[in-house]
Amino acid sequence: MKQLTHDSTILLVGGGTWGCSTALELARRGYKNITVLDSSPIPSPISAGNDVNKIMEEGFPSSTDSDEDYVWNRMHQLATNKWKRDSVYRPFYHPTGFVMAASQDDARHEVDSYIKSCQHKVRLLSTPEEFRSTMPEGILIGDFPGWKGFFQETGAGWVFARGALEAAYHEATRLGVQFVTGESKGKVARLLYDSENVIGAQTVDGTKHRADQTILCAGANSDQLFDFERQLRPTAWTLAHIQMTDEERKLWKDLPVLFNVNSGFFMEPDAQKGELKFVDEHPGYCNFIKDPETGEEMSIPFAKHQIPIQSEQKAREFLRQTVPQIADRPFSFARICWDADTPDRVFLIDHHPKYKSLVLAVGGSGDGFMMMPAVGVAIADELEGILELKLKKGFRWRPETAVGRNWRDTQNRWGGGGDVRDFQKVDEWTHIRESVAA
Ligand SMILES: Cc1cc2nc3c(=O)[nH]c(=O)nc-3n(C[C@H](O)[C@H](O)[C@H](O)COP(=O)(O)OP(=O)(O)OC[C@H]3O[C@@H](n4cnc5c(N)ncnc54)[C@H](O)[C@@H]3O)c2cc1C
Repeated sequence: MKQLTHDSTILLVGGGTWGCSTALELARRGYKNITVLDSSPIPSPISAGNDVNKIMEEGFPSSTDSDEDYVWNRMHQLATNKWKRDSVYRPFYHPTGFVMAASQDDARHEVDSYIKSCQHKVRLLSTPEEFRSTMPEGILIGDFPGWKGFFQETGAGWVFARGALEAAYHEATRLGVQFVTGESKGKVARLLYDSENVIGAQTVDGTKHRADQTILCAGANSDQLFDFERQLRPTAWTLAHIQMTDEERKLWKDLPVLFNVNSGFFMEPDAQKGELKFVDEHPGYCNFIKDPETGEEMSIPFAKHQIPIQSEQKAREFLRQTVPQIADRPFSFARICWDADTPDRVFLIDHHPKYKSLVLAVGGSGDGFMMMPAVGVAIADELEGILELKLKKGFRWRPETAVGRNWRDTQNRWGGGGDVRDFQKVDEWTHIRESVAA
């Protein structure tokens, strides 16, 4: 394998959340020959990060951290610094606070353990009045049945996700990164191999993009391009939008994130269109399909700008508990949104043990957006062989943790019916008009 230099050719498969952040970081470090392939113009409609907002929690390591806690806290520290100080990312972080709750006994311990490890002051909330008081009068008028939780006024909030993705893309382009996008020119059909290594990727149009180093960061679709030995489970969640009135948009500003681990979450309406995005909580949908040859079951991602009726009903139930005044309004947009879970929900960022010029950068596991700027640093560090030892251990290639993996494991998630759902069993979807939903 060739020595890595600033003239090395580096190929990124996937220009989503992690791809854009990594391309930017590498260009800033002086690499001159970076190409990013993506099946769509950036931001791709199937990127998990192409979304109006994502939850962001600040953090930093402490001397009492276990190795596992250190990994998470160190990444929070790197990400927090960038969201607050980096000129590309800074405009998109809104530290408006975080209200977290559970409304069923099965998940109360999740909230308790967040409180225990929280590095910021929290105010406990247990009555509907206490929950309502976290936002201006007239917003939270629901009954909050069974809700118990807390309000963290500092050290958390949300990021304007699409804005950050586009900003990283534009800055990377300005620094010389080449993005090749589209269903034919940019979509990778397969990785290219020689006798002992990965030497690039071939796109649908047949072009062979050879590279000294290849980074596979195609999100939930990465599993289609490489055998992860069951370390990745493509899993989808469901999100929808409601159009707010001009008057509501004025009132619903600078709101803390409202998150119930049993029922769902929302953040304030987006500044561009004034739509409120919300997500109903459940352990996720997979699309289980049996391989006709091996009989092996796999979850295969697909794109859809509709959500199952089952999810619509749960989302409306969540709105009825919190903001019933808008709970019956038509949806202006909805989509399924894919991420990939590792067995322990820790990222996988590592050189492959056999293919030394292949770096795998996958497994967002539901928390990969708030870490966007830190992930770019970690991937670039891994490429250069300088990733901190504890992060390297946490993010390692670890197929031994996926042997006999139960694809239906809820992986510490609650809500819905308490089980992983299967798109193959969904028979009714929403009918949001595509012209409106696009
Ligand atoms: C509903 C939902 C809500 C979430 N909320 C939060 C949150 O509040 N906070 C948080 O921190 N995280 C959140 N996440 C997780 C976070 O969004 C993801 O972990 C993160 O965006 C993953 O980034 P990625 O780069 O791995 O994948 P993506 O951003 O999905 O990027 C993958 C890219 O690969 C491209 N691609 C796919 N196949 C190919 C191919 N064959 N050839 C070329 N390109 C290809 C795609 O077009 C895409 O651009 C949420 C996820 C979901 C689904």
